[in-house]
Order: sequence, then C-alpha cells, then structure tokens
Amino acid sequence: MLYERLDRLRQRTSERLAELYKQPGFNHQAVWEREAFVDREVERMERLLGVDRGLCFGRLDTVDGDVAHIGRMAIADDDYNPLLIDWRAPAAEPFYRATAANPGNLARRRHIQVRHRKVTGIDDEVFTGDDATLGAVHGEAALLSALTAHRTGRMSDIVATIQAEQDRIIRAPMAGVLVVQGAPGTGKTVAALHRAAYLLYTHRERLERSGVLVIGPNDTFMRYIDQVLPSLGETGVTMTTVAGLVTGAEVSVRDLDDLAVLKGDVRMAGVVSAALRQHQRLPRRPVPVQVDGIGFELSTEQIRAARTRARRSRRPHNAARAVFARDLLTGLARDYLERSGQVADEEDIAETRAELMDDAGVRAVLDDLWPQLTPEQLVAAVFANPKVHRAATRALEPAERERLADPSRLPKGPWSAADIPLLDEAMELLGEIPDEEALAAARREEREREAEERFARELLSELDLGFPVDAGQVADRYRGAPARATVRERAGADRAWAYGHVIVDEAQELSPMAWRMVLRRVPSKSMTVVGDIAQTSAAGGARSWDAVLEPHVDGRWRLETLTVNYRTPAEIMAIAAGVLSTIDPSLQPPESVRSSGEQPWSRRVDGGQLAAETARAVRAELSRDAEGRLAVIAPDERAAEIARELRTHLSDDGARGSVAFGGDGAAALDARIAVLTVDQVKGLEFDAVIVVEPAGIVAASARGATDLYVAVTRPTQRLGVVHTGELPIELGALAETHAP
Ligand SMILES: Nc1ncnc2c1ncn2[C@@H]1O[C@H](COP(=O)(O)OP(=O)(O)OP(=O)(O)O)[C@@H](O)[C@H]1O
Repeated sequence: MLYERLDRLRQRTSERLAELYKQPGFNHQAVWEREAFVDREVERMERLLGVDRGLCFGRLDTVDGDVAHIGRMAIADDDYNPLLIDWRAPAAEPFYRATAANPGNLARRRHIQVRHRKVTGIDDEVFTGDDATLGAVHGEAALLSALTAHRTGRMSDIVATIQAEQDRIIRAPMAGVLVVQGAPGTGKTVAALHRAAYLLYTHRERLERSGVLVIGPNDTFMRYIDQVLPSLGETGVTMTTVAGLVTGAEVSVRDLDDLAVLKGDVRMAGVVSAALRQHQRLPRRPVPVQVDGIGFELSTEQIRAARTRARRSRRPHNAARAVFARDLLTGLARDYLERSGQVADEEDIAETRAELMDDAGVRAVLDDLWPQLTPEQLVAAVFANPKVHRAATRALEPAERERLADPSRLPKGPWSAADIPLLDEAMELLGEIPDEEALAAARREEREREAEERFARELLSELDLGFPVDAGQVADRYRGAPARATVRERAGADRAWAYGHVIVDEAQELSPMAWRMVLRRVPSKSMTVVGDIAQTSAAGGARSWDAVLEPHVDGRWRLETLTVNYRTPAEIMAIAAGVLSTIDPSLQPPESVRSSGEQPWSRRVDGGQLAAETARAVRAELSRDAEGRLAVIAPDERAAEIARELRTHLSDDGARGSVAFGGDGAAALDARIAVLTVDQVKGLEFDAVIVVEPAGIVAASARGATDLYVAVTRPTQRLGVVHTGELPIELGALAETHAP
C-alpha cells in the first residue's frame, strides 16, 4: 500500500511537471511563477525517486495499541493521515532510542527488511511482558545482514539500523562544536552524514540559505561517501577536501614530515603576515619620481604616513592599495601643481591625482612600495625571496628558518597539502586584486538585482503561494540569470561564504593552520568534528581535541564518544588492539559487534618472493570470494612496484585488469583489487585486506604504528599479512600461519 501511494505520488508529480512545462511564459511574472513551481516539483520528484529502496523499514507499536511506520520520507494519504513517518521526525526517535530500561510507551519495535519492494525479513523487539526480547544492539538481524554484506566501493546509508549511541549524535543540537571521537569502524563518518541530513530536515529554512559543508581527507574518500546523502534525499550539501576549498591550487608534491609540521604550525600565520608587511615597503631614502619630465621626490615621511593610513583602513592589502595610492599621490599632486605655479583647489588636486595614477612611472613606484599580490606570489616569497624570508621568519628557530628556505619555489607551484592553508591565509590578508572595470560592473549588477528582489518580494506577498519561495532566487530567474545557481554552487564559488554548519571528517589530520582555514568558513562555529586521535598520521595533525579546538572555541565544545566497532570482526580487532597498545597502552580498543569465525593470517616469505607470494594470497582470496573487494596495503615506497608485479603475476588468471593502483579515486573504489598506501585507505573499507611488509609501514614515519593500526582496521571480513623478515612487534598477536 505504501508503494502504491508512492507510485501515485510520482505519477501526480510527473503530471504536474508536464502541465507546468506546457504553460506558456507570456510575461515575466508567469515565467518565474512557473519556474518556482517547477523547482518545487523537480525537488519533490528527486525525493520520491530516491526513497524506493527500503522505503519503510520500521514499525512502532505503543502500549495503547497505536501503530506508526518509520521510513525514508513522510507519506500521507489523501486525507492527510500519516502513512509513513520520516526517520528524522521527533515521532521516529523511539525507533532508535528506546531501550529495555527506558521503553517509553513502546510495546514493540519492528525492523523490516525489504528487497525490491518485497519484505524479506522481520525482526521484532518486544518491550513488555514475559517475552521481552531486547539485545544489546537494535534490530540485530537487519544490522548483521548490513554489516556482512559485500562492500560495493561506495558507502551506504544506515537509516534502518542506526544505533542508540549514533542517534544521540545525529540528533544533537546544531549550535556549537560537537566532537565525535571514536575508534575505527564505529560509524563516525556515516553518523556525521546522517547528522547532516537530520540538520537539513530540522533547520531546513536556515540551512538551505547558508548551506552545509562536509570536509573529508582526500578525493577518493569524498567519492566513497558521495552516495549517502542523495540516498537520504539530500543533494544540496557541499562536499570537498581542505585543498578543494582553495580554488586553483592543486596538491602535487609531498613535504617531508618536519617541514609539514612547521608549515602547519600556527606561528606560520605570523610568518605570512610578516611577509606581507615586507611588501609594504618603507625605503630609507626619498624615492625619486619623474612626471612630465620633471623630477619629484616622495619623502620617507610621506610614504610612512600613506602606509600607516592604508594599514589602518583595515582593508585587505590589495584593496588598501587604493588608500595608499590616494594618500601618497595627493601629496605628489600638490607638489606638482605648486611647481607649475598654479593655485590649486581640491578639485584640481583630485584631477591631477587621477592623471598621476595613469602615469607609468608613478605606477611603477606604487608597484614597488605597495604591490598588488596574489596569494601564490606571497607564499612563494616566504620560501624563495631571501629578504622576505629573513624578515618574515624572525620569530622562528634558526633550524626552522632554514627548513622553510627554498630558493626554487615559484608562484606557479607545485604545492603541497601543507601549503594550502598558507595560501588561504595569504588570500585572507590580500583579498582579491580589484579590477576597476569589473568593480563598476558588479556595483551596477548588484543595484539591478536589488531592484528585482524588491519587485519579487512585493509580488510574492500579494500572491500568497502557500509555500516558501525565496525572493532572491526568483529575482535571479526574472533577470534571466543563466540557470540559477544553487546555494551549493554559490557557496563553492565564494571563498568568503559563511556556511550554516560544517562537518569535518578525519579531523585529527588537520594542522592548526588548516583549522584556521576551516573555521573561517563557519563564523557561527556550528560544527561537527569527527575523528580519532589514535589514528592521526598526518605530520602536524592533532594530538588532542583540546589542543586544536581550545584556541578557537575556548573550552566551548562537547565530546561524544562512539564505542562499538561495526566494521571489523572481533578476530581482526584483537590483532588491531595489539597494535593500538603499542601506540598508547591507555587507549581502549572498541568492542566489535560481531565475530566472523575467521582468524587473520600471516605468511613470512623470502625477499625475492614478496610479489609472487602476495599474488598467491590475492588469488586465494579471489577464489574463495567471487564478489568481494580486496585491498592490498603496502608501504608508500613499495606500493607502485607491488601493483606492477601483481598485474604481471595475475595476468594468467584474467585478473590483471582488475588491479587498480592508488591515486585515481574512482578506480581504487571500483576495482576488485586495489593496491593502496595507508594515506589512501584512510576512512575506506574492504571485504578483505592483505597488508604487505608491515615493518615497512611502521618504519616509514614517526607515526608508523598508527598507520599500521589504520591498515589492519580496514577489512569487514578477512585480514592477511605477507612479510619478509620478522613481524614487527606491533603485530605480536598475529600467530605465524600459512596463507590459505
Ligand atoms: N548502525 C549501523 N548500521 C549498519 N552499518 C553500520 C552502522 N554503523 C556503522 N556501520 C557501518 O560500519 C562501517 C564503518 O563506518 P564508518 O566508516 O562510518 O566508521 P568510522 O568510525 O568513520 O571509521 P574510520 O575511523 O575507520 O574512518 C560502515 O560500513 C558503516 O556503514
């Protein structure tokens, strides 16, 4: 019956759309009115199409005999009686929260499993009477079937099986900073994405205007999670990496750890700002300048006064140049007029100043004293311009100053991940380089748009449409703006956009400089920060939440901890727990929600046989699981070679083409076999994982044990290790066995 209703709703929506498209747009008003309706119907259609899979997944029976069904969206019959309650509505909360100790007025909770519109399983939890049946997890059968299903290379939503501790996070109030700390596989990412959907539902009007931003660690990860929100009917969220927040800067090189740590240090904000001050030059001697063949001098006092005024204007450097130029050239214009014997009034001075501004010689002097700069030029100067470097890094230790110096750096890059927050910092201080013509055009444009918006607002108030329509959007349409930009598009194109809520995933990897950059985008400090301090592997990443957040929110943040591991079976988690204890014996491993009955294995091989033996293990894995996805995780410096050799070894099996190597996001997610480094598997999961040469992973950096911990916590089913030499002590719990 629900699906009948869904089909009818779709039918009606598509009929309405067809009608709307047929209507002629005989005048502006008719056009925008129609477009507003079309938008609404298209959005509705998207939602109706997105919810088919598992439309209804729960049922609540109260002790009073009332029945409610819970699903992906709210559906009512023709008389507005609710048939299905949206999972985010307050009425759905008991479905996720009720416990044996605290059942509220529930008598029974039912989890319904559906496949292709057919019910395939029912799982009841009874809260009352002798047959009360409540386990530690909610909807155990549905949960276990989700957890043991083959991985697809894309994260799925968990709306039908959200657990109570996750639900608390999802429905937490929007204001302030919420930190979600949790071990691998506890559902931090998936809970954070459901929280985005919940916040959009609960604060729709506000967030639709300001937008929600989700920041993740790399492009592969962003692709891995990009289906979750659409499957929950939400398509308007901006999703990007930290580097993606700075347009035009591509990360193509990697810094050595100690350099990355230094670049991520908050003292670098002072370095960038000191470097900028170096470009606001105060020469020791007067500066000669020729105008119309006559020689003038700009005194150091004049230059100092103009510089002080420009700095005090509090405008970004590139905009403050106009203040500097005006001040300096007013004096010069006066001198010029005096010398030519004229009695000058203000108007003459203004006119002469404007002429001076166009004089090539004068402009060259201005460019020397207060140049227009791009962020790339400023940051490159910190490394490569000896004078700027010397002055800007004065507050650093001698060894640090030396580390930053790199005469080969150019404004065109290449850039490392740690350079990105420096570029953003520079952008913040510099602002855009004003283009006078563009500025005038933008001012004209803005005035016209305001007039249209006023007109749209008046029309809307007369029309009383019965649903909210944004006058700004209508104005854009009315003016024939090229297809109206969504909030997501507008926010993405505007560096200074203030988001309504920001979610940061794998947040432990952000350096203090990266935090400054993220927080700039959310002045309200309404954030969800998701991560695991025990998994920090980036040089310059967080060692405690307190340390990273304290400077920005001064103790005003809340911590929620997730404790149950849904991804990794107990057998593998026992091995991971051994690794964790070598990182910090006081850290508690998460509790796995299930066992698989399969022991992880390890196999010691001769050096020359590493690739051949890895290929053998891969082949064994393929033959035992025809559909599964497998990751081979190798030390950074070995991964390319292992991928190459695996392809050769597997060419006879026809499996050669299914080996993907690193970098390319989509290939790594879609391939049957992906050879990846630890950096690349962060946040991902696979049916099976083979770790190659774990000692190499441990030895590669100061945080090598953490990297190994990340690697061994990726599988949902099976873990194997192929190694030459002794196993590292971190894997002491892994008994020597033969690969299956
Ligand atoms: N309540 C749940 N129902 C079904 N599956 C779940 C649930 N919670 C978590 N999972 C599954 O567990 C896996 C791990 O979740 P997720 O990737 O969000 O964990 P994480 O804490 O972010 O891990 P990591 O720290 O390793 O990135 C995912 O496949 C997710 O779908």
